[in-house]
Amino acid sequence: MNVKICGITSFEAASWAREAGADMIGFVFANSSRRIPAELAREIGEAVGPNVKKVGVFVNEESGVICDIVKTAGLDYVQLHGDETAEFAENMPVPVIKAFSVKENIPYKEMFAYPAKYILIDSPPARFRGGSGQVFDWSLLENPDVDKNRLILAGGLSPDNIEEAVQSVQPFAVDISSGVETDGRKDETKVFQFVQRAKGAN
Ligand SMILES: O=C(O)c1ccccc1NCC(=O)[C@H](O)[C@H](O)COP(=O)(O)O
Repeated sequence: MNVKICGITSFEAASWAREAGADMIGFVFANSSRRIPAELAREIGEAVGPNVKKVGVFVNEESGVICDIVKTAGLDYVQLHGDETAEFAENMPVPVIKAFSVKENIPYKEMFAYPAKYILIDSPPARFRGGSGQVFDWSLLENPDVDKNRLILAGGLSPDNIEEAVQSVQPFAVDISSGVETDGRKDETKVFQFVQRAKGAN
């Protein structure tokens, strides 16, 4: 199981993610309490090294701004978490993770036809477009049009529900932010528990 720890804002949180065995870390460049400058993301990314892939999260950002941040921060992927069109995604300088919010009667065929390497399915937005900590009904993903090889499951995951989530959904990767935090900051114990349980579950 691949694991992405999102909303990294500090060197220590990034090193916990790497030591725990996370495959990707996410930096938020959108309206959020977790937003950080591109220069800080670059320094954190360099400290973590090349084995952990760096993802930049954007919401309806201008293409030129994304391209600049990709270069400055040294990103491996962009995660488009807004209403970006397929054409917009096709012009990104690095592979794309496209985030969609879950809802009833989701047009999965259309969603998985989007030109992105991975499709991240998240809870509906709350205060910000992501990172709400709200879990959704995973049975909504029991659909033949869901391509599990490209699916990243997000939304309200935690060390307590990750084994059940992996066993029932069997996605390519899982993504977490709030569920490994205490009082709005990444928590070392929760990061380790989450990654170990995600990777141990089958
Ligand atoms: O995390 C944020 O603050 C955020 C803000 C705006 C857009 C996206 C954001 N996060 C994207 C993520 O990939 C989160 O990990 C994902 O939404 C799940 O969050 P959570 O439910 O807190 O685990």
